[in-house]
Amino acid sequence: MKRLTGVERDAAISAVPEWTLLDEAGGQLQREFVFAGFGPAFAFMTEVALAAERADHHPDWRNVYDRVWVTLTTHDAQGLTQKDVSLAQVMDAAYARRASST
Ligand SMILES: C[C@H](O)[C@H](O)[C@H]1CNC2=NC(N)=NC(=O)C2=N1
Repeated sequence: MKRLTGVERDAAISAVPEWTLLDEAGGQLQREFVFAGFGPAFAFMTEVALAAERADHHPDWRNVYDRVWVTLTTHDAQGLTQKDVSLAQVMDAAYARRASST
């Protein structure tokens, strides 16, 4: 898959305004998610893990209690691809479902 750059990248990430774009490593998306506690945080990670496996595209993430920090980039492309943006959208949707249900 081709690395996103320039206007193509800017257009793609406009779909995930909650995420921060870092230029390191050819482009990374980062976001911090905060939950009501460890259980909801881990439930979120479990749901996303299954989606990541289906997509064969996996996050770099860290969890401490009620927080999950996520970095998305595509190792095979040494940068940001549509796969990262798509996984970010999956995470945003999973988070929105939980945030609305708390
Ligand atoms: C062999 C396997 O398909 C590849 O390693 C996939 C798996 N998941 C992946 N996840 C991410 N974030 N980047 C990749 O390049 C990638 N490649």
